[in-house]
Amino acid sequence: MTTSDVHSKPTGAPPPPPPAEITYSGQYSVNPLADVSFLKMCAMLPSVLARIGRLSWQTDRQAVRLLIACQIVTGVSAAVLLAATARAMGPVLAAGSAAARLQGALPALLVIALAAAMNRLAGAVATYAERRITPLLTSETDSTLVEAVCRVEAAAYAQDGFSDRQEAAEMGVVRTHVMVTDAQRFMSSLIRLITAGSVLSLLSLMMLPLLLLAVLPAGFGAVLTARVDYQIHYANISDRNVRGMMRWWATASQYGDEVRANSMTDYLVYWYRALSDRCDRRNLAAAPRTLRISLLSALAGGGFLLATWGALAWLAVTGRIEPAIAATAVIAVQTALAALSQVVINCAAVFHTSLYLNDMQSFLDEAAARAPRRGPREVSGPVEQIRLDEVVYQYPGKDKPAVDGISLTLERGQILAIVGANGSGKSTLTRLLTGIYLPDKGKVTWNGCDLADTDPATVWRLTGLVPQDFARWPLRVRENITLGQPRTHDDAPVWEAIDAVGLREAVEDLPNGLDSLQARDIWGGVEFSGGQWQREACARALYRKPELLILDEPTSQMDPRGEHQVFERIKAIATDRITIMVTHRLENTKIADHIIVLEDGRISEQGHYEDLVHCGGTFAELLALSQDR
Ligand SMILES: Nc1ncnc2c1ncn2[C@@H]1O[C@H](COP(=O)(O)OP(=O)(O)OP(=O)(O)O)[C@@H](O)[C@H]1O
Repeated sequence: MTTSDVHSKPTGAPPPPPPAEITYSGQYSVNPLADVSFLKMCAMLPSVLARIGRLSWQTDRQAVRLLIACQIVTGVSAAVLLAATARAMGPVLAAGSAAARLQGALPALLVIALAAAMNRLAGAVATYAERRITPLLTSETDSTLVEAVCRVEAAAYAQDGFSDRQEAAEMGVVRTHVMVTDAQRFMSSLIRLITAGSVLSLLSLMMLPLLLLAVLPAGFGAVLTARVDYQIHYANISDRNVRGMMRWWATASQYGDEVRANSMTDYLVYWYRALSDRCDRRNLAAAPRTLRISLLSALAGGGFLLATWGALAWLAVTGRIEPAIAATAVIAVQTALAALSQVVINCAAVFHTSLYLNDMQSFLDEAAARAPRRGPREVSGPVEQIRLDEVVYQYPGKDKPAVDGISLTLERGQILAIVGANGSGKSTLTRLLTGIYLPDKGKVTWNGCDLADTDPATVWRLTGLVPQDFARWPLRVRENITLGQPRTHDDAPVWEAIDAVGLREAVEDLPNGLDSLQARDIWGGVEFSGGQWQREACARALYRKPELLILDEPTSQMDPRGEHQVFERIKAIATDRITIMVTHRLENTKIADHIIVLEDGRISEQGHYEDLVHCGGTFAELLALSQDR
């Protein structure tokens, strides 16, 4: 992936730099449709319809049966309607009084009315069946996508294009809202078309090919237009993805203070508009192409349509068909034309949907391929030892490893502190220790089990992590503490964790105590301060009573009282677990049994606090700097 800035010419004050344009190399740089022919695109339709049918069947079999029954009724009633029309035309066009002619046509007219009523009824029931399928199908597809993303190896997030593929897949979810309707409409118009076409070919064989020729150009045009739309959609994926992220950051209330007090609003709005403009420009650039396609297809279709009507008139005028048959043929042509244009419109819609469904499916396949497959071994407590042997990890696209050949042994009861400059690899090391990432070289073992061969769920069941950027879950206080390990029937352990971080008073002050919803943007929601949120994140990790407790800058937002309390607690419970603390506040490492100092992904110094303070190395230097005020 590459990014480039496009600068406009300066006029007076320098203009703000526009957002970087993202272009991909490799597999994602190629639009999957670029080399697909029109015929191949049409040939994709049956498999798409089959896929929609399969998904619908899995969702609600009864509704699918109902839909099929409605299609059959639609077809039969359309055939009956046309046949009865032909029968009614004889008496209607015969000589005699209007009353007599009407009386002669009455039985056929009653059949027409009945067939029309059945047709409407089938339409209404089909809509009901669709409405039973679509919400469930959409929710299921949406949940499948969310689950797939939640379950991939964390390393996948760092892969170029992964998040854009996810954005493209989201469109597949959006299209599931309409895909059953489109497919249903396509099938019923196809059935109407086949019926009207069959009746017409019975009346005059010559009419059918002409009719087909009249509508085929429109079909051709609709599919080509869908292809152009998809090309634009494909070109806009990255910009839309970034714009979607920026929209959230710019409008989320928790960043509102920063946005306002740092006068970021103008630039953010400019930035957002610049991305929208870029998407719009691509859309506008495609407009002449779609106009050309529409005009040419309308011209060709119109020519053939004129020929159809001309042929019908010629047949009637030259007496080759009777007036009653000619009148029925007019109705059959009208019916077939209406059905054909519906077939074309819905065929293009189904085709369009298939493109997005393909994106979704390929993302789901990719996510499934990236789901952890590490082997069947299981780790269980107590965890006596965690070892790293010559562990190396390099992020995709980086030219040097973030962790570079680290070996370490941690024993139960030990507190390890990891320190080092920004970017020295501390957080990456904790990800390797917990098996969130697997090393490129070397191995990490828990009680002798190599994490590369171990079911990660069994490892994470024994882990408690307070990350640097912890989430502020919009849940109740109770769930915010028990999330990941819910024990909802007994609040005593929840209060124990709350007490451990000194948060009881704050929780008791909330209008509904543990039941208070921590989502300030939702009506009735409450909000903690930054430090209180951090105490809660620590309480969440302590509540798990983990075998491995990792705290990455756990007290950075806490007041001294809170910080002291948390460290006292960590010391008090340390004997039953392995504890790792990542921190820039070097004074806090006094509680550690062992400290490692990282530089460029390697251990540059290690030992106890007193040893490192006096050995004149990086630790001593950093400590001196932190005290130099
Ligand atoms: N998701 C990621 N994708 C690509 N590179 C990453 C990613 N996360 C970290 N890095 C890179 O890996 C290196 C180590 O980062 P890491 O977050 O482990 O450092 P750290 O010591 O925890 O830093 P800090 O003290 O700032 O938290 C850095 O060069 C960083 O740019």
